[in-house]
Amino acid sequence: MKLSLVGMPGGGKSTVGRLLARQLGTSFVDSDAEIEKQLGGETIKDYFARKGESSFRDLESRVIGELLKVPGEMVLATGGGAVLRDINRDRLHQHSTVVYLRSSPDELFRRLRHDTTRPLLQGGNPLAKLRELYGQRDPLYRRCAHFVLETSRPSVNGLVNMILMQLELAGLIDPARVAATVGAHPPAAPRAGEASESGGDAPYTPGT
Ligand SMILES: Nc1ncnc2c1ncn2[C@@H]1O[C@H](COP(=O)(O)OP(=O)(O)O)[C@@H](O)[C@H]1O
Ligand SMILES: O=C(O)C1=C[C@@H](OP(=O)(O)O)[C@@H](O)[C@H](O)C1
Ligand SMILES: [Mg+2]
Repeated sequence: MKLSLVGMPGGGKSTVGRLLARQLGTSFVDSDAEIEKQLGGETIKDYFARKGESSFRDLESRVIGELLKVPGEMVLATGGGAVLRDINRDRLHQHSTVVYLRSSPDELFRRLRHDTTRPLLQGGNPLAKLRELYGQRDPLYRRCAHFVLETSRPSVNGLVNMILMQLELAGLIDPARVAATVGAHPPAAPRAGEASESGGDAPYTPGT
């Protein structure tokens, strides 16, 4: 099964996705990290400044399309704006089980107030920007998702367990696999600085 995480910047897609993949013993891929790899190490922030958002969205669509074609299981953390394009929403919904990690703009602001890497939040009023983005995107995340999880209260480990249990209830993963992980001592959650790295504990080979 492929599982994709969508949601606002700061929603926990990269952090929860990495830990979830570790718990399931599957590959973890962060589309932002894959984009940066394909850019030869240039950061998304620098690419945004050099080429603009529309060019980034083209790249993002291509990379997400490629990743969804890679055979086998995978946990895919998308970037917060991946749902803006119809084609991405359609592909994600069709080729993976999509979980929307939903958080309020206030909570996102608390998590990201010191962040310097997210180009859309570097202006004068990041909280107002988060509210604006949330207003535009919340309906799109919902449209794309098979499951919606409220993330403001649970810890990262709690969210991983909630996702595993939802997947089990929906008959999408073997209960034995969940039993082996939920309740077991979880591996340490990645530190904030590790949140957008690619690669996981299982091997991953790019699609093209
Ligand atoms: N459920 C949570 N509770 C508390 N902090 C969280 C939670 N989810 C994510 N974080 C923190 O928020 C920050 C942004 O998380 P990240 O995984 O990079 O989000 P995204 O990839 O969705 O933009 C990180 O510092 C992460 O540790
Ligand atoms: O919200 C957005 O449009 C973006 C979110 C970022 O990913 P995260 O959601 O992981 O922060 C990254 O893709 C890029 O900076 C654009
Ligand atoms: Mg991320």
